Amino acid sequence: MSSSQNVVVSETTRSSIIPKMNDSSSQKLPPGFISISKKKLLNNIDIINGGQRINAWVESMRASSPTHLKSLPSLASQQQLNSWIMQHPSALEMFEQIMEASGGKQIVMFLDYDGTLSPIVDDPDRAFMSSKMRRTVKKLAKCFPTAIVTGRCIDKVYNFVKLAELYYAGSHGMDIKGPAKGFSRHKRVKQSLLYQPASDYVPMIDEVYRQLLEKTKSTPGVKVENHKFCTSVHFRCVDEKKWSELVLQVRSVLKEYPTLKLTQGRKVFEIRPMIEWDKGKALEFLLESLGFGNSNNVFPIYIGDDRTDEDAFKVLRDRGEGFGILVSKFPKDTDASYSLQNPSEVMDFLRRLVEWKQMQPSI
Ligand SMILES: O=P(O)(O)OC[C@H]1O[C@H](O[C@H]2O[C@H](CO)[C@@H](O)[C@H](O)[C@H]2O)[C@H](O)[C@@H](O)[C@@H]1O
Repeated sequence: MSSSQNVVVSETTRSSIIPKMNDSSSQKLPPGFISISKKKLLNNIDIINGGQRINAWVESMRASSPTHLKSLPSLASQQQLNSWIMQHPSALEMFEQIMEASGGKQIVMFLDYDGTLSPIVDDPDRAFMSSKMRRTVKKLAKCFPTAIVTGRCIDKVYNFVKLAELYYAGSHGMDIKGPAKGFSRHKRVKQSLLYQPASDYVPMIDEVYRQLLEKTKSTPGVKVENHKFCTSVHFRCVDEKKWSELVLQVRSVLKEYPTLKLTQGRKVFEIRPMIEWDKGKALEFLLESLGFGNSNNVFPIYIGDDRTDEDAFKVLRDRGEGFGILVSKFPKDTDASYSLQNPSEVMDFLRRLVEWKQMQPSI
């Protein structure tokens, strides 16, 4: 196995496999590639060399799920939790202040799916959202433009959510669709809203998906998902003793695909095209499509639980508009401003938003 083909960016800087840059650094990158200077690389990377740094990978995999934070007493200490909550207060407790901050601007809602609208479960095919949550999101969409922003492909997430009136940004924002015909309440958006910035990658992703299936089939508990524009390798049900083997299997497939990057979610590897597009870009695209590209009369609220949601939190922080809410029971490094503990608290927050909207005088 070639070990010099790829470098792995440490998880704190979003783990990603990127093509090795020559010393001259004049390697021509295909359109859409992220250009990263060698200096920046050297500052951030963990070079996997002949499997030497596999342990670092396994550590990162271990930390990729909140359940494991229980076994890290220093991180999860009550003191740290208290100080984190001071910095990221509960969005429920701060509800009145949040609404006051919205100052009559148009609220636009962005909701991640797994871990936000549905609880995290072992089997990704059984991550159902409750009927109560569905009813709440339906009411929410009557009050505000509402989008689901997810790592899953649109078809899969739609099968869970089943609400035609929503915007959907699937495959980490690489597949964007507006509400189904007849459901759009926002005149400024074309009904046929559709954006797929990584459509050229679909055949490659399918190929990689098949290879990953084949390569990992000897690892019990692994699950590989095809999301059309990206693919996922789940290790939640893989014995920890097999994790290093799994890293090598995934790497051995990806070394042939330098135009793909690898990121980690909650007990999952996400393999995505190396284009400058993520949930944050999808959020910006949707705001623009809704007519708020150059307007400051908008108050976007993004709720998510995963590392991939950080791109969207950061966009909101940088724009100075609206804010992010991180769904987590544990302290995490985040660009979100507020927190909620679990999907049940998310539902309470959404319900309060609906009640608040219904109490506003209609103009
Ligand atoms: O962006 P999201 O909507 O949060 O999707 C991210 C990934 O979610 C799913 O995996 C996660 O949820 C599963 C079901 O609870 C859980 O088993 C898994 O460990 C989590 O990582 C989905 O299956 C992935 O494909 C998404 O990329």
